[in-house]
Amino acid sequence: MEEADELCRADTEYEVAFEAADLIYFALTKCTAHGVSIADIERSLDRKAKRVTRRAGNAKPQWSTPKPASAPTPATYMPPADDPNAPIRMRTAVLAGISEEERALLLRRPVLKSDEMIEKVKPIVSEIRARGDAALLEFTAKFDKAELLSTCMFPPYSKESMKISPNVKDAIDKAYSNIRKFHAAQVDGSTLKVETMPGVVCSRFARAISRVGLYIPGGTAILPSTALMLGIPAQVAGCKEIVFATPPRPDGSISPEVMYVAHLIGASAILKAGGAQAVAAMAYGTETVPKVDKIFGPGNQWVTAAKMLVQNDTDALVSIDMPAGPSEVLVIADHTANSAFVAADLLSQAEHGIDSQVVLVAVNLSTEHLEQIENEVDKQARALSRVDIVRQSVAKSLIVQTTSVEEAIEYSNDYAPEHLILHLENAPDKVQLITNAGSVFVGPFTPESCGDYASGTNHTLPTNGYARQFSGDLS
Ligand SMILES: NC(=O)c1ccc[n+]([C@@H]2O[C@H](COP(=O)([O-])OP(=O)(O)OC[C@H]3O[C@@H](n4cnc5c(N)ncnc54)[C@H](O)[C@@H]3O)[C@@H](O)[C@H]2O)c1
Ligand SMILES: N[C@H](CO)Cc1c[nH]c[nH+]1
Repeated sequence: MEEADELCRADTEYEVAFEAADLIYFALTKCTAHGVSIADIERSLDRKAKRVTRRAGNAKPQWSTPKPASAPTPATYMPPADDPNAPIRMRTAVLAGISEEERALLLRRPVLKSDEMIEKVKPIVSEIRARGDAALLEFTAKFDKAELLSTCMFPPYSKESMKISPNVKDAIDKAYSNIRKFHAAQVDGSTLKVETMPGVVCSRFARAISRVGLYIPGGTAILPSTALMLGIPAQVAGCKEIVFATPPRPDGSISPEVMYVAHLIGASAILKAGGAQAVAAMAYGTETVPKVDKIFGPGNQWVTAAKMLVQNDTDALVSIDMPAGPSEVLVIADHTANSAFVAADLLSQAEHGIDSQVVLVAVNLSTEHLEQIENEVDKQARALSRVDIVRQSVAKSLIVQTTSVEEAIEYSNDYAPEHLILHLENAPDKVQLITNAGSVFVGPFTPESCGDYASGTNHTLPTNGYARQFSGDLS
């Protein structure tokens, strides 16, 4: 019965074949046990085919019990994430008719609990506070496999350390120019003055934070793009000290691309450390690491938990931008959506890390259209060098089927994605309905990757639903 139930829930060619095979296997086992042959089954089929009237379609009593409100969302078959031959696909859920509890589950991200992570980073942060540079060098040797003699580099940075090809230099220069243009336009140098009652004049004006620490992730990929996204706003605002922190490579060096960006930004120090130890060193300062007033930047769970921990310690007197964790994207697609574009947008974030989640909210998509998108995800994922990461993040990802654009947008506003992409008819008209999202990409020709690198908007954005509370506060 379990197998029959799974076959009923299957809704793609792969699943139906998989579940039907199981069901047929168990059915034949039952037949063999009772001496029933294939010929007996054929005779029964024949008799049914010759019937003029059919049994009414209503189910027998044991199958007609109403579904309890708390029943779990029908889960589709999920291929094991470590099987290289299994299709690379997301789970599917149908929004209509599910309970509030089920809906709430569909809005949750696949990350570890923050209180557990904070407990894990506490000993690292305490060691840095107590033993400064010595602890920093030990953690860097342990977690990044780099044996360093010193923690920081200070300007002038050598030409050798920032040697990059002309193509890469051009690309970074173009990105720098676009991002700078967009961020410089946001500087409001004016002073607001309001006379609240005769003779009482109140004014409001902005000053840059003096010392900022910018965390540039470097665990599984180097991110000069994040160095630009954090560095340019600090430079434009006029911060006096700009400290970069990023994990070193095993030979102790920092990638030349990040070094080149540090030079463009005018970084006053580069801390060669990652994770919780880098955050703690910038929060408290060490013998050689400058203490900062505010820490910005995304990172993995170690980085995010350490940021949350130090901001609550009044001894550190440091604040943070926001919890910017594993990258995520939500794509809303209707009948006008190009399947290849939708798949590329989903994969652009799925490839960031195994904790990333990507969500496709399908608006009345036909079975064929949905299948086309799923096939594109599978095909494009296999062409990626980070396919093993994608396999795991896609397995944690979701297709949510909805019946109207309004229902889709309501779900998206509740999910509050870091990136939202509208592959919708008249997409620009729908933007006014969006209340919670870090960055919105409108229509088929605004791929998310452009925002990641070079269009001008910032990519350090609130994840995990924090778009309800934070804007992409660097832009
Ligand atoms: N939200 C955004 O705006 C945004 C932007 C870029 C990247 N990201 C996210 O940033 C993350 C980058 O993660 P990453 O891991 O590649 O780089 P990372 O630099 O954030 O983390 C690497 C560091 O983690 C620490 N670490 C790893 N395993 C550890 C362990 N077991 N114990 C203690 N410390 C440990 C190490 O010190 C290492 O240096 C990804 O999740 C990516 O999605 C988010
Ligand atoms: N998509 C990430 C979070 O917004 C940022 C990034 C940088 N480089 C590539 N991607």
